[in-house]
Amino acid sequence: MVENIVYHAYSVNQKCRIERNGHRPVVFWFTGLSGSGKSSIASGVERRLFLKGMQVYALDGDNIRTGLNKDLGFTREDRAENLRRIAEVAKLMLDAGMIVLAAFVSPLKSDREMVKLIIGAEHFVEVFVNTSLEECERRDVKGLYKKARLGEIANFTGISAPYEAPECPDLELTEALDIEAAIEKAVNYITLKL
Ligand SMILES: Nc1ncnc2c1ncn2[C@@H]1O[C@H](COP(=O)(O)OS(=O)(=O)O)[C@@H](OP(=O)(O)O)[C@H]1O
Ligand SMILES: Nc1ncnc2c1ncn2[C@@H]1O[C@H](COP(=O)(O)OP(=O)(O)O)[C@@H](O)[C@H]1O
Repeated sequence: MVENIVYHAYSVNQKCRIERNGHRPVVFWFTGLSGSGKSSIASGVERRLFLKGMQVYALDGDNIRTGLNKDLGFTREDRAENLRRIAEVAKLMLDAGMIVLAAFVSPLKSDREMVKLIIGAEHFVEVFVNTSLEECERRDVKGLYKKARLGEIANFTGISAPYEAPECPDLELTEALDIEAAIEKAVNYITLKL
């Protein structure tokens, strides 16, 4: 319900924040299968940008699905609501002048389009962490693929729920790159964007 809500224009605006931070705000949205490397890469990028003095913050399942979205699971509807709320959080952080690194499976094209619409296309960069299902399953960092194959986890992305790969991502990081090379490629791209 957004009736009777009147927007208040605060005097510390985006221009002031850009001047103080020395960079534009932007959201880098990492999508890919579980175990593809989203968190590892986003974490390395965050450290590199932080050390350069930038205002940067990584959002991922650890700080979202255990807090704000702990009421949500992995049905199609719950994932859409998970990603909608995250996009709204990212938008607030963007408004606060930050570089946001969002690392979520975000498996459906329609949900990623919704996220882009909420955040605003001009502030949104889609990063596809393109690691094959075979490689993610081989890594099986959390043992979830094994459980999913045994039927112990429902709606598991890549096994019993779909992953729709981006057709035209702004940046693609393939498994041919090792972690350091992927971080380097992302940092170079981001630095050029700002
Ligand atoms: N059913 C199912 N499908 C996919 N992933 C599952 C599932 N159940 C739990 N997990 C763990 O939750 C992490 C994915 O959460 P996300 O919020 O990124 O998912 S989504 O964007 O809403 O689809 C994901 O974390 P990452 O491995 O970091 O991607 C998994 O560890
Ligand atoms: N080239 C690579 N890029 C990213 N992660 C890699 C790569 N090679 C191996 N890994 C390993 O794969 C795992 C990826 O896990 P994680 O970053 O949690 O992925 P996600 O957040 O997509 O679930 C980590 O254990 C990481 O060390």
